[in-house]
Amino acid sequence: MVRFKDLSIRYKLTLIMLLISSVVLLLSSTAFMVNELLTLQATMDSDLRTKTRITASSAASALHFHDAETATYALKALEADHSIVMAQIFSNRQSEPFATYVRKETAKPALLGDIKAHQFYYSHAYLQFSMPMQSPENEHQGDIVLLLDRNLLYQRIRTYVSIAFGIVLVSVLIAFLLSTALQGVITRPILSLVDLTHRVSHEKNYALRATIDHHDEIGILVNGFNEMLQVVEQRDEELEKHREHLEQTVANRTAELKKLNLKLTYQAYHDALTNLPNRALFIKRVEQAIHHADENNELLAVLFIDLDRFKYINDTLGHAAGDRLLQEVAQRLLTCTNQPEDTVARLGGDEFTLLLRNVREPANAGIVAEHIIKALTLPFSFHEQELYVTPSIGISIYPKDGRDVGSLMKNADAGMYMAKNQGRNNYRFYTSSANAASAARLNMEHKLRQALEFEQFEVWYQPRFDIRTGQIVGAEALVRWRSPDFNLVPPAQFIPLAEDTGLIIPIGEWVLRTACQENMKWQSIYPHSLNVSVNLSARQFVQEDLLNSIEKMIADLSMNPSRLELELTESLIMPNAEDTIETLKALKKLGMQISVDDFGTGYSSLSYLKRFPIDTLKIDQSFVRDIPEDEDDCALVTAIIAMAHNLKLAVVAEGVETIEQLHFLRNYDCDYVQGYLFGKPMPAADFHQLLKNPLNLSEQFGYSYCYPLSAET
Ligand SMILES: Nc1nc2c(ncn2[C@@H]2O[C@H](COP(=O)(O)O[C@H]3[C@@H](O)[C@H](n4cnc5c(=O)[nH]c(N)nc54)O[C@@H]3COP(=O)(O)O)[C@@H](O)[C@H]2O)c(=O)[nH]1
Repeated sequence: MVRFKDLSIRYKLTLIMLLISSVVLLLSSTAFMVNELLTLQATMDSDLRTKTRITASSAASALHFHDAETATYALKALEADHSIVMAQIFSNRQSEPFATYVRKETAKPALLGDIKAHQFYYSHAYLQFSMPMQSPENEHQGDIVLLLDRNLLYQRIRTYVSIAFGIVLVSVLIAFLLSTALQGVITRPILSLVDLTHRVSHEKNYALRATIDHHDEIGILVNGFNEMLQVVEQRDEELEKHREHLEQTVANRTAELKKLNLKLTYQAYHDALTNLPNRALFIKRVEQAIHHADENNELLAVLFIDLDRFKYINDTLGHAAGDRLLQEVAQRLLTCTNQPEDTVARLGGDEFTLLLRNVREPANAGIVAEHIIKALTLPFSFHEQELYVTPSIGISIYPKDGRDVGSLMKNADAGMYMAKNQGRNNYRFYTSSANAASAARLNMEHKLRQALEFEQFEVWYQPRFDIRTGQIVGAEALVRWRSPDFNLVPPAQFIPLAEDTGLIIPIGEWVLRTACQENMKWQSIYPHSLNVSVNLSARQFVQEDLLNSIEKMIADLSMNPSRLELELTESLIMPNAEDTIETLKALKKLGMQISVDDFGTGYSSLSYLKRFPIDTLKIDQSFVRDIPEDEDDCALVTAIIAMAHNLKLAVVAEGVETIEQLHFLRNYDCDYVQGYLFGKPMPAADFHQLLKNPLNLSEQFGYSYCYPLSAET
């Protein structure tokens, strides 16, 4: 069953109007009828009273004279009035009615109640009224009663009801027709609004508007609807703009993400410093190459390149120089392969790799290695300085030296260590012994760490003499490793590895402290001042807390700092001269001596030499070795001595092995000598003995002023 609230507005309006009109008409008709009936009843009452009075008056004399016939006749006059059903006159003198009139064809009805003056009685069918009848003398002589038929009233009611019903019907009909015709005025704009709503929601066209031809509530509604559409349209436009903006942003972000992704992928597979493929990409390329080589029966070569002394350059010149050098090396390596399918990669640090595809014979890989060595031979320039770096290259061949990336790289690495062990700046093909060499290096590193832990290092001392007085003036401290496995290991065999691994820092510190402690013992044995000179490696020299640790050590030992001489090689101090000057000044400030070791082997700038706060130049033994035979060496040695003296520097000649060398150096005014001629590096105990029993050099070398030295001299 359809509920009222579910009906359309049209039907609701029609029903409401019908209901209202019906209710109104019914109420008004009912009110009207009630009013009419009450009026009619009052009229009937009044009419009956009038008729009763008139009849009573016309029959009064008949009653007075007791003339029943006349009285009856008087009553009969009521015949003309069809509403009077019965009329009776009662005389005081008798109980029976004095005269009676009953309408024809009507059964005589019974009276409705006792006869009481001016009293109305009502029954469904009749209305009774009675009044007293007076004699001419105004004496009560009897009563008259009239009975009125109320049918007339009912007829009227029926007529009214019929009319009212008819009016209601007609009215409802008219109301229905009118409401049907007029409800369109209300529903049409609403329906068109509904229609518009559907269009808007289907077409999503918020520019549509409802036409307004009403100024009533519907007009307000339409207006409100249009305003709402306008707001929605504006929102929609804003949303559209926002959406477009968002789409643009998303498109931009997506493009950025793609770029970033490409960049990240690139970064994941490339070395940031050199832009060369990194280890991950190199491994991939080798894997692909192996796959291809398998299918096409080809040879591959993997070259493992390590730069000799790179760490040293990095430490002395700083990371900027190191980075620049690596970039330049990368560029030069790229020129060494002319096949586009070959790969040059940087694994990290100073390690580079090369993948050569479709190698016809292993020797071709050797040719590429030679190109690399040649390409790196030319100096690298950094801030107007020329830097030299050499490579050690190991080569492994697929499939001979390994069938997977790991083996090929490991074996090329082993070949590289072989190249390093065999003098650097060369290349070696992998052989089974290369693995042993690589393992040996690892083993050596392990043992070196143990040596530090178990204090297997010793400091040996090589005496230094004043060439004029023949007096011993000090000693150079030289480290030795007394290994339980390798016996006494000379520094040349472990210092390079210690430098590569950074172990040189703790080893160097230990040597420095031990040498200083030893120097303090010498003072109690030997009456003259003795210096101890200690070699400082590049990595020690660039340590941030170098100054602090030396200062602390001197303070701890309460040592006279002027007894300590630090030996720095020419190639250590020159490349980064400005920074070096500052560090040297600070060291000088602490009170120690500074000497330049291996002088003549590096690339000294004389202007810097002048500015360095140094005390001594040590002529490298390579120049001393061939004097006085080699004229060039003689010229160099004499020039160095002259220059040093001009710069107010002392000169030490090292590696003096012959009396001729000694004579030459003495003739050219060299200040100090050191070499096997006077004494090889020796353990501390032996050096103590030497200090206690100095050699008689006057006998040995013909110098009257030399040994033996006495406390007095
Ligand atoms: N950073 C550190 N370096 C050190 C330390 N101890 C040594 N070294 C360096 O190791 C290099 C080799 O030293 P060593 O094997 O001790 O050789 C020294 C001398 O034995 C040798 N020498 C001395 N006189 C002669 C000689 O007449 N003939 C000859 N053939 N060799 C001789 O020369 C080496 C000393 O050289 P130098 O240091 O340049 O004075 C060596 O380079 C040491 O620097 C250390 O504790 N720390």
